[in-house]
Amino acid sequence: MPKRVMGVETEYGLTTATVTGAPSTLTPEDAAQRLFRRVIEWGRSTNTFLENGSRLYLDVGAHPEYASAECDSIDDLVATDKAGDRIMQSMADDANERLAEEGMPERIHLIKNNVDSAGNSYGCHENYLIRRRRDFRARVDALVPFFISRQVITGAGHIRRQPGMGGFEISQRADQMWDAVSSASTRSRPIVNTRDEPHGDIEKYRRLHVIVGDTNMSEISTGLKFAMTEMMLVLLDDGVIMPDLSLVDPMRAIRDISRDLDLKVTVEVEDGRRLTALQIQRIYAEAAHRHYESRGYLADLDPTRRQMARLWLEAIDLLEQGDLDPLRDRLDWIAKLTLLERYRTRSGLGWEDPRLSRLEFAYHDLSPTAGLYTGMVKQGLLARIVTDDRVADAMTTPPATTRAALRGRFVKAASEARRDYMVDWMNLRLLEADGARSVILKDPFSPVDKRVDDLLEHL
Ligand SMILES: Nc1ncnc2c1ncn2[C@@H]1O[C@H](COP(=O)(O)OP(=O)(O)OP(=O)(O)O)[C@@H](O)[C@H]1O
Ligand SMILES: [Mg+2]
Repeated sequence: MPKRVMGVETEYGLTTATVTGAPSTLTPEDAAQRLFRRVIEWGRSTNTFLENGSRLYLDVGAHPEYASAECDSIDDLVATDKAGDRIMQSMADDANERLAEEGMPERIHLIKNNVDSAGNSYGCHENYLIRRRRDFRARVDALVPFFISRQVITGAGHIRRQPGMGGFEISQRADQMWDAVSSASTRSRPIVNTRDEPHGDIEKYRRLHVIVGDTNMSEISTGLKFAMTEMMLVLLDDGVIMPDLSLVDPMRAIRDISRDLDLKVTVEVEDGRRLTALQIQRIYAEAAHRHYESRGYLADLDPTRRQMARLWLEAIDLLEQGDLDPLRDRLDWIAKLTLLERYRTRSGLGWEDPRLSRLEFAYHDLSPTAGLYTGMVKQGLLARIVTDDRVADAMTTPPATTRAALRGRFVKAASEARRDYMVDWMNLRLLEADGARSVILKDPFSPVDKRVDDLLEHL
């Protein structure tokens, strides 16, 4: 099966709480500056590439972002994503030590989710390299029903707090999406952003920038999200005719599906049918499996991709039977629903109770002491794809099989040599008194390059 480059961008929520219980006086901007203190010292900016090949970034708002290095396997992707959490948390630990030293009662918490307590939303974007084709737009449009319905498997779960309409729903992002496909990501919050910026050879490639996904905590949910989507993109790259399931009203469908925990609600297809999200997923999953079978790709898959391909079908079967229990150690929304439902029935609280919201945020809190997801992993309540050692390694080591390996080597060597340099996804630039030496890395698949070896000789 052809290789594919993928990356995940995560924006984190930043909150502060005091150890005394008094209201916090630290503004979000203050907290963000404190969080990035070491990064600014190291990279002289809040926008920097790390030796693991990934990008750390603080935009004008106060949502720090980590954009993973290019990965060509689900294992690398999950390890690099989790490494990002640990890098961010180590920055928070450092900031919190300082706050304690200064005698301030505030502590910074990083929340890896999509909606803060004031209702502001932030994203988790998936990036997939695909082949450039003239019918790109039409073929991406054909994937919209897949993206609308995949939440029943990959959603992170969410408490909706609208007055009179409160309750648990499947996706955090469903209420934030306005247009099905668009070329501007912040204005219209589309499902897929079609801005043409491939970070690679523009003649050959495009980068599909998926906006609609929830931020996942569960490694299996993350793995499934990327593996399922990759299977659909193989159909797209191979020019397979996609099932036509165009929805009459995609934005209504995404909300209706998110709100129906019984997974029975149907959405209207343009040909007049009404289908459930699971029926839509089954049509896509079976089409993908058939294509993989016919091309011999299934036999080719690495163990994690194979496991995810199987789990896609298995999850559809279980969910259709209403049998959520076997999935509660794997899928975020079910793990979270189980946790919250248990607490809710024990304490007799309604979904709008702020105690349940606090519990929901705690699931996404990266702190090793306050974080519920982290605690559940420690207790063996959530299945994993990678080990702690692999994640620790990914904090400083880039994926070995993509362009990220070259970037990581360069960043490490140049910063150790205390040289001035500039880096982005495609460029490595060593700044010298008489100008700059640059290498453009057009091939995202290639971890070796003689020009980079030469550049490193100059350090
Ligand atoms: N050729 C490529 N194909 C697919 N993904 C890529 C490619 N090159 C880089 N990526 C991934 O794309 C993501 C880019 O992240 P970045 O935050 O810089 O996104 P952006 O869309 O360019 O910018 P911004 O967030 O500033 O709008 C990273 O996760 C990276 O690994
Ligand atoms: Mg980004």
